[in-house]
Amino acid sequence: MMTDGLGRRISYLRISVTDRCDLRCRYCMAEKMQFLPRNEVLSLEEIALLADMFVARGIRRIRLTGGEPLVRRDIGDLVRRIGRHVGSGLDELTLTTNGTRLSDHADMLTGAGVRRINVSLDTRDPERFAHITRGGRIAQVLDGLDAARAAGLAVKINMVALKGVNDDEILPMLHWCDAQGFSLTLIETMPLGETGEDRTDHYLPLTQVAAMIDAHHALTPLPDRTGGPARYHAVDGLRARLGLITPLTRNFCADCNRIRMTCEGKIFMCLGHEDHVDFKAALRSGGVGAVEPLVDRALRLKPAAHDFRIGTDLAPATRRHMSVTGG
Ligand SMILES: Nc1nc2c(ncn2[C@@H]2O[C@H](COP(=O)(O)OP(=O)(O)OP(=O)(O)O)[C@@H](O)[C@H]2O)c(=O)[nH]1
Ligand SMILES: C[S@@+](CC[C@H](N)C(=O)[O-])C[C@H]1O[C@@H](n2cnc3c(N)ncnc32)[C@H](O)[C@@H]1O
Ligand code: SF4
Ligand code: SF4
Repeated sequence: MMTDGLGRRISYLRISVTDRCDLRCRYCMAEKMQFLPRNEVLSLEEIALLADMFVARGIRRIRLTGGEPLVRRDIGDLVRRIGRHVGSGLDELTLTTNGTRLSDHADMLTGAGVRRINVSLDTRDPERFAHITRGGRIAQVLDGLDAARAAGLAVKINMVALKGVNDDEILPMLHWCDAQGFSLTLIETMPLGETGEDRTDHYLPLTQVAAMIDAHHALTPLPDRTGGPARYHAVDGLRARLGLITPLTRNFCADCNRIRMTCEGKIFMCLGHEDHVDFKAALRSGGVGAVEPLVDRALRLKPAAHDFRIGTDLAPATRRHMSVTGG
């Protein structure tokens, strides 16, 4: 079992399997991104070995993310490999995806033991989707969602709430999710990495959004926890649950159980801090045995909380984009 310096039990590992993506969401990435050269990126076997080590150390949930996890070649091999732990070491293997390639992978995911996925969709309007993602085609995501349903995957839609961009779509999105049998999680935009845009312009506190929804459908907090940061609510008159991820208006750091591994083998102990431990050199020179002592060093680095601020002149909390650590 892993415990950090503040006594928080670490049981959830998020693995960013690639820093690449086929979209360029305006709140996440800059238009022109420089991605890692391939030799800097861990092989699937190296990622799997580190995942095995973390499961042996007490990780109970793994979420694969990115960049876009489904653009990594042979991703199916990795999902199947880590999926072997589901039901023994792991309670759950999940994935967060933009959905563009889900049609090709939904059956593979269920076959590998994945039961639920999170799909990011900030708008249902094709032109707005193309604008937010800088060129994405929404039809691919909608096809992917159909494939996920057909494969029996439970789907949660992630929507970053953005003032003046998609705030008029929040209630319609909730109704649509309800009709589709999905749940919806709203997310406050976080200041990570320069994107070429000012996030303050579009920051929308979810306290305001929850009050707006509550005026139409009373919200009742639920005790449900998934291991992630969302706080869930029952929505009067609808089956869909509503999750709220509020790093800025109500942070959830005191209960944090999460660590993150990037595709180049860096372990970040907090989404909002630069401190990390690099496993790659040790892994490549001495195998997993050489990495074990570094885990303890990493655990001591975990901060009490992030120090994200929005609406100030300060630069983003980290220069790293969300896509590097996978959210
Ligand atoms: N500040 C902060 N944000 C997080 C953390 N974990 C996830 N998020 C954010 O939550 C959003 C949704 O993340 P997902 O990948 O869908 O995962 P999740 O909602 O934690 O997953 P489940 O609750 O297991 O469904 C993303 O914008 C993440 O950046 C965290 O530890 N701290
Ligand atoms: C970085 S993406 C990686 C996985 C996949 N490409 C996707 O979009 O689902 C994971 C989640 O982070 C969210 N995200 C990205 N940048 C963000 C930011 N600056 N603030 C809040 N959430 C962000 C995305 O909307 C997505 O739901
Ligand atoms: S949010 Fe996901 S889909 Fe959008 S640019 Fe970032 S990594 Fe790509
Ligand atoms: S911001 Fe850092 S400490 Fe807070 S919940 Fe996220 S990872 Fe944990």
